[in-house]
Amino acid sequence: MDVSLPAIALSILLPSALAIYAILVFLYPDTAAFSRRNRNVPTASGGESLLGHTRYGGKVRPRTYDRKLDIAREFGDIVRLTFVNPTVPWRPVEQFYAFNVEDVEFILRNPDIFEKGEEGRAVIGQLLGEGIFAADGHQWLVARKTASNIFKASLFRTHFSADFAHQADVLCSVLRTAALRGSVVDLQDVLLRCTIDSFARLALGTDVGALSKEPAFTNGVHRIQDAARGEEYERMTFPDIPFASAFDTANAIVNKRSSDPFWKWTEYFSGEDQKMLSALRLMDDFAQTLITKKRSEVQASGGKKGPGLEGDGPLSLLDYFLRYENDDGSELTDRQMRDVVINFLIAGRDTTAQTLSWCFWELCHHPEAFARLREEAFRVLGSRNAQCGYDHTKEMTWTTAVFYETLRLHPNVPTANKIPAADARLPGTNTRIYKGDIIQLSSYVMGRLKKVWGEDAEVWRPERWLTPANTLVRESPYKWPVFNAGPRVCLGQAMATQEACVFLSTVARKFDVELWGEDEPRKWGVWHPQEEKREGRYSVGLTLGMRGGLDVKIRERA
Ligand code: HEM
Repeated sequence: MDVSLPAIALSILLPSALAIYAILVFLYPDTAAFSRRNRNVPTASGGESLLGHTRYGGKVRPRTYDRKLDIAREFGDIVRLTFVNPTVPWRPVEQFYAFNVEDVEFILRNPDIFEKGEEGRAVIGQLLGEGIFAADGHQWLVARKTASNIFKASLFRTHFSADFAHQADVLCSVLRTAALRGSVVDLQDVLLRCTIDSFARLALGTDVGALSKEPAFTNGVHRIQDAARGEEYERMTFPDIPFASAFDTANAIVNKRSSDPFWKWTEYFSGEDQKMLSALRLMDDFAQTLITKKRSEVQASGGKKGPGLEGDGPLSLLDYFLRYENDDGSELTDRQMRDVVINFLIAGRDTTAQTLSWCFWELCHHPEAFARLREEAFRVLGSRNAQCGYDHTKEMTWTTAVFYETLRLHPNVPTANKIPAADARLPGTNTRIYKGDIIQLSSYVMGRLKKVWGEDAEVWRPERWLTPANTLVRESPYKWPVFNAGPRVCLGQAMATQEACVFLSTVARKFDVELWGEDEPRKWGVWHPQEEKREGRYSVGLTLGMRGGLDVKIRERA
């Protein structure tokens, strides 16, 4: 009988391939092929055979943090997810969600073992470069030491206080216009503009002009014919800030990468790689303009770094970094300075503004807490127009409790990945971790676990932060890692708390705030006609913003 070679090959190869496939499916029913098989850690539900959780991130994205919470409730302190590795398919990526306080403490106390890692930098490096957020080891230490200079206590009292008070005044002027016109205003947008203006002045010595008291600026009011709502209303709008829009675009793209191991290809085929490049170009140009200006100031003063500033007032972050030299004695390059600018603008802008937005959202849902905050502001500050200084904010324990409680339920950095640089054992769950695994911590999940916070864990209750003597409760930062903890604890924690107290106490004394349009589907990851069944009021990004913003109506108080 004459049997051709391809037919023989087919008759042998096809069954063999099918047999191998069947064995692999049997061995890896819910994990990526070739995952380690005896890790003594439960595997999260939602995994597919041979693919593991590779397609899972995209599916649960609109309620991603709540899905992590479901997983924590179902599987406990530690759970594993596996992903196909696009570059080395026979070595899948294994990720562990770690929710045990003791494990979290061990991880955060040892940033030299639990690094940001090369994999992390591959995802965020295009945006953050070699700046403090992405750096490890010596590079991180240097960035941290230099940056620490602007967070000295003496600056909080004087320089920061004056700037926040000025910015709160600009904020009130804009809110007053909105109140007079009866316009809807996106408070999150306004707060983002406040924090970028303030932080750019304090840290970079420049004015971005994102918000202004000028009448022409606040005249941006548009009548909106809203077919869906069947009504017409006025919305207050503001000029675009190209840097901020570019950052938002880059942030959104970078964040999608964390749930897509094939992001390079996805971006290539969707054209998002080009969108990313043009956003980066715009941000780089913004940073370069600042750097060139600062360098020419230095030159004009005969090479003295921080011209006219030393002795006359505090130095900006850029001045400090211009003074810094690399190990070989060379000055920081423009590229290094660019990374400083971008990293700190990101840290200073989104975090505080978004948390303040969540504070107002919670306060609107809890009028009695809002009234107590207003009462505290009048008691500490005396009058409606008195400026709120640093020492005042230290007396505002209820306002601080509101800020902390809001961060507990809406932590601005909801998850963080760490990559072990060496094998280790997590002490709380006795879990063996291998070099190259990914450990994900989640303040969002920990903040809502009954095991960590008690039966009322999901209830927003600022009282939990106050002692009977009305002082602030000092919680372990490992139970509440919203500002990170250990050697890499947030450098801006005190600054953000001070800024929040100034803005909250100033707005509360002058205005009533009412939520508007909360029932719009675009504001929810999962929308449902019944309010209690809606989920994902947040946007999914590097930081926890409010999806669709925070629309409010303002009424000025007498
Ligand atoms: C509500 C406000 C804020 C929250 C919730 C917050 C939270 C955090 C978190 C969780 C980290 C660790 C991030 C990571 O390693 O992945 C961090 C780091 C950092 N934050 Fe904040 N932050 C806030 C405001 C600020 C502000 C206003 C600044 C001012 C510049 C700032 C500066 C920094 C810096 C420089 C780091 C890096 C520290 C290091 O790696 O050594 N943060 N912050």
